[in-house]
Amino acid sequence: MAAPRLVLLFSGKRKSGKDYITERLRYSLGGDVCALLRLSGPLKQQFALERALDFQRLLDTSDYKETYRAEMILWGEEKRSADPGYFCRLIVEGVTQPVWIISDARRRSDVDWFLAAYGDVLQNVRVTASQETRRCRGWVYTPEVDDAESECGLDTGVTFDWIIANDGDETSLDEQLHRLKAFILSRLTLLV
Ligand SMILES: Nc1ncnc2c1ncn2[C@@H]1O[C@H](COP(=O)(O)OP(=O)(O)OP(=O)(O)O)[C@@H](O)[C@H]1O
Ligand SMILES: C[C@@](O)(CCOP(=O)(O)O)CC(=O)O
Repeated sequence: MAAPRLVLLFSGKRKSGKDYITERLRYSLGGDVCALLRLSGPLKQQFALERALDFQRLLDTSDYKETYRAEMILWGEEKRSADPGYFCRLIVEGVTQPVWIISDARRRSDVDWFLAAYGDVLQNVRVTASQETRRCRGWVYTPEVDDAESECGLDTGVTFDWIIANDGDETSLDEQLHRLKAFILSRLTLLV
């Protein structure tokens, strides 16, 4: 497996826009340069298989996914408590692009695993949005989800290299993504 030149580990609350922003970045960098990886991908796949659910519908921004979120969190936590790096190892298997974007770190164990494995090339990126903005995107406060580690595990104790404010100001978002992309390209150029 080729070692990545840069690993961007994204986190953020529900409906802050992690998928939206990481997809934009991947599109802008191109699929040859950038791999977009989701910790929740293998989790949802295995959960869907065990419960005979629709995997594709667990992937999008749907009420279907939200119906099963609390159960998926518990299911994933069982796997992680047996092996904290379980989903991390699965998603990086066989990836060949030089830039990796992980769209959904949620727990200290996710950050610690990537720090231990790729600390020299790791950038921690936090996506933020106000509760009002998140509500407009469909967020509804849900006990046992929004007060659980899945949502709050990285609220404190992590130093973020980048904070992307995604509150609906397109010009500001463009500028922030432009700066992040320039940094990514500078890292690639430096290491050629
Ligand atoms: N800057 C933006 N402009 C327009 N739409 C946006 C923007 N940011 C997010 N959205 C939209 O808001 C919704 C939620 O965003 P997204 O799915 O990226 O959030 P998320 O943080 O990945 O959420 P979850 O953790 O619930 O999966 C999506 O429909 C997305 O297209
Ligand atoms: C079950 C879980 O992976 C769902 C994540 O879904 P999404 O990233 O919000 O699409 C959250 C978690 O692992 O705690």
